[in-house]
This record gives sequence, C-alpha cells and structure tokens, in this order.
Amino acid sequence: MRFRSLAAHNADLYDLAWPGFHNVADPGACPGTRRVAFSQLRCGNFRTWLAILSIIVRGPTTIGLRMNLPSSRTMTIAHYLVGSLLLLTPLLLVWQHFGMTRVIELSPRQPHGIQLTDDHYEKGNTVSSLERSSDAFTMRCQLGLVYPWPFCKLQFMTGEGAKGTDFSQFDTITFDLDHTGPPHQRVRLYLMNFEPGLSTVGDWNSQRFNQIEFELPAQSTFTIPVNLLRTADWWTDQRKIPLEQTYTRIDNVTAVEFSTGSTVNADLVVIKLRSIQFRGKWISRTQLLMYLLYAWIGCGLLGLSLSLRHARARLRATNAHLEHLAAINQALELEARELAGQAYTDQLTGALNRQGLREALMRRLDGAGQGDGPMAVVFMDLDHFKQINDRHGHDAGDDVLRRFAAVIRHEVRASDKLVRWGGEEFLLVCPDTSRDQAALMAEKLRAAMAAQAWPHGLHVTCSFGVAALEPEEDIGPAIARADSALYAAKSNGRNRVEVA
Ligand SMILES: Nc1nc2c(ncn2[C@@H]2O[C@H](COP(=O)(O)OP(=O)(O)OP(=O)(O)O)[C@@H](O)[C@H]2O)c(=O)[nH]1
Repeated sequence: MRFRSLAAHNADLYDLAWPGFHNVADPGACPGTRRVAFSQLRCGNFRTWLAILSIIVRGPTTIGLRMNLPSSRTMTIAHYLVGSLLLLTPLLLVWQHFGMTRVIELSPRQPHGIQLTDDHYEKGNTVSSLERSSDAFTMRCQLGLVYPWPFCKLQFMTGEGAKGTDFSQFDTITFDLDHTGPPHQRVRLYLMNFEPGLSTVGDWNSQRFNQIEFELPAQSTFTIPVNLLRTADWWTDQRKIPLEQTYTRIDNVTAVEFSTGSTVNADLVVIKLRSIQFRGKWISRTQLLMYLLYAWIGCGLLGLSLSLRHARARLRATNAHLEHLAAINQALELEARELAGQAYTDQLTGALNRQGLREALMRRLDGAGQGDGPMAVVFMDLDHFKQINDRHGHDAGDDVLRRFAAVIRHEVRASDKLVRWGGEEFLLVCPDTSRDQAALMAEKLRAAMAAQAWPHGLHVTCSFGVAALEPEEDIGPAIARADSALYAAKSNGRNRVEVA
C-alpha cells in the first residue's frame, strides 16, 4: 500500500487543527489576489477596514484571506447580498429622509377640474365669482345672511364617480394664497372620500367629509399637517354614522373643497389661491424600515441556510478525511506489526530467532507470577544435514528445515517456543516443564520425525539434548547444558535424546 508523503499528512493535520485560514506565507496564492497578513489586521489600521470592506463587498474568495474550503457560488452571492444591503440601508434611509417626495398640486397649472359653489342651492343669498388666471384662482365671496351657515367654496375634482385619489400617504398640506376681508378670517378644507357601502354615486353628501377649519395666517405660504383632518361632526350627525366609523379616511378622495369658514357676518371675502400642495413620501419611513427588516431577515435566513449547508459539507469532508486518516493509521499499525514480527522471526522456518527468544523471555518475566515455574530447554540438531544439502541441493535442505519446524510446532504446546539457534540447530524453550517431561517430549518429537514423510524420500533424523533450569537460574547455563547433552547424543550415535 502506498501512502502520501509525511509532509502531506502534516498539512492534513494542520488543516484539521486550524480550519479557517491558511498561512499567509502559503506559496499557492491565486494569481492576481492580494494577501493580507493577520498581523496587519488591527483596529484603527486603514488596511484593516479596507480588508473588512473587501470581505463584505467582494466576498472572501477574492482577497488575500483565503478560506480552506473554496466558497460556493451561492455563498459568494450571499456575501454580495449582505454587502449590497449594508450599502443600500443607509442610502435608502437618507434618500427617504431628504427625497422620495411625492406632490399633488391643486393649482391653475394642474388639469384638475374646478368649480365654484355657494349657498344658493341651500336657498341662501351669498354672491360668488371666480376669476382664473395663469397663476391663481381668485374667489370673491359676498356672504349673505339668509342661509344660517353661508359659504363659498372652490371644488377641485380629484376623481370621477366612485373612483378617487389616494391621499393617505401624504403628510402635509401647503397653501399659497392671499386674502382680503375681515380679520381673523377662517377657512375650511374638505377631502371628500367615496366609500363603498357608505357613499353612492350622484349623492355628493354621502361621501365622507374629512374636514379641517383654521384661521388664515398673515403669511402667504403656510403648511398644516394632514393628520389634523377629522370627519366633520355635522356630517356624522346628519348621516347617523356609528361612532366606530367616524375615523378619518382619505384613500379615495374624489374632490378637495376649499371653503370659507363658519363666520356669519355679511363680509366680502376675496381669496387669491395660487396652489394647494399635498406632500408626502413615496414610501413612508415605517414602510421602508419594514421592507429593510424583511430584506435583512431574508438575507439572514439565506445566509444561515447556506452556512448550514456549508458547515454540513465541511463536516462531511472532515469526516471523510478522518476516516481516510484512520485507514492510513490502521495500515501503518499493521505494517509496523509485520515489521516487528519480521525482526523477531526467522524468515525460512517461521521459528523465533535469538532476538525473538529474548523478547519472549522478557515478556514471560514481565508477566505477574510468571517465570516462577519449572522450565526446560531442548537443543535439537538435524543429523548429517550437510549430506542432504550436498546430495539434494540447498533448496531441498531448506525444504527439510521448513518441514522440521512445522513438525516440531505441530507436536508442542503453544506456550513452547521454537527458536532457530543457527543453521540446522533449533532450541525449544518449554515453560512449566520439568526435566523428565521435557525428555519425554523430546522422545515424542524424535518419534514424530521418524513417522514424517520427508521431501525427496529422505529419511531425516534429529539429535536432542535436554536440560532443565535450576531454581533462580538464568536460561544461559541451561542452554549450555542442553548443548552438552546434544553433543553427547551426537557422540552416542545420533537420532537419540540425552538429558543433562
Ligand atoms: N539448506 C540449508 N543449509 C544450511 C542452512 N544453514 C546451515 N546449513 C547447512 O547445514 C550444514 C551443517 O553441517 P554440519 O555442521 O557439518 O552438521 P551435519 O552435517 O548436520 O552433521 P552433524 O550435525 O554432525 O550430524 C552445513 O552444510 C550448512 O551449510 C540453511 O539455512 N539452509
């Protein structure tokens, strides 16, 4: 199994430990991008604010602070949205405050229909006349005293039939006029609102009379707020309008009436009206704030869902990465175990080598309560092995060695350790085994050798030297005694067991 380089692994671990930003010294910078070092990001530093503004407006992928994961297109769009909203919010608020003005003007310059009426149709004797010039309407009104509430009024038509104009979005009414007549001259303004269910076409008085009455000021131009308009009491009394419907309503105004006030003297009133202007905002501040709030909430929700998606993708990537690292770790452990096994094992026979024996003995001694019982060693040496090599070749000799080790392993306990001492010499270390038990076992092994079918029809025998460890004795002297016993077995004719 091939693995990536250690450097690549380190980079992986670095990424896991520090998700978010790469080292600014990363040489893999995108061409054309500017990099900003963390050390440069300090409050009061012009570059800091420039960098932050860049993140907002351009998105994080286009500047030096590069995220580990590439931002998706949708994330970039979200960043653009937030940036746009950040710029648009103050702009719109300022524009709403100083601009966005909507005006309806009632004047000779505007095409609204106009007519003059007085109390004649109420059988009064008021005499009125209207003079129209390019810049003003001049109303002359000689009030009579026959009708109890004499009046003259200018009617500006702002609708037709049941269809009127919406004045509800206007905030102020500005008058431009001159007047002559008695002091403290009062005037009235009516906004006639047609309301289905209340008003009928052709019945003028069935429309809601939104009224305001005030004394004309000395100056020609003056402004009053629209919210001073009230449904006229006389109209609600006359029409028997329930109290809960006596509110002001000016969303369907068919006419605006400018009338003399409630003075009952037989005065001559002359009013030169240049204009009445209704001013308001195309969008009220409240509406704008609501729209901005919706936009921010929408943007926030979008950003949240995108962040969640991004986080989920990141989590998936991290999990996959962790799984990948775990697999690498497992493979490395396996490989390490294999390498460790090779260091302690003879490759040809699979028996332990001397280092392996040392390790096994160390482990035995380390174990609690281990190493206290009797222990025996059996030295084994194949007889006339040189002849096998000489007659049948080295490979045949190897086959015999492999088979020998297999036969011995098959016959002994798992706790007995087979060690290749060198060449055709093997050592069997038998824990919890007395000298007599070891001698019996050696005889059993010798018999097993005789019963074995050897390669190339060979007849292979082995000599055994048995020795037991004295209490508190190291294994070394016991091996030496077993070696001596083996020498004796060889001397006494081979294929036999000698006990030291
Ligand atoms: N095929 C093979 N031969 C080996 C290996 N290690 C040692 N030998 C051979 O084993 C032989 C040992 O010969 P000797 O020490 O003379 O012993 P012997 O021929 O078995 O004689 P006795 O031990 O006296 O019965 C030598 O020829 C070595 O070359 C091995 O790994 N493979």
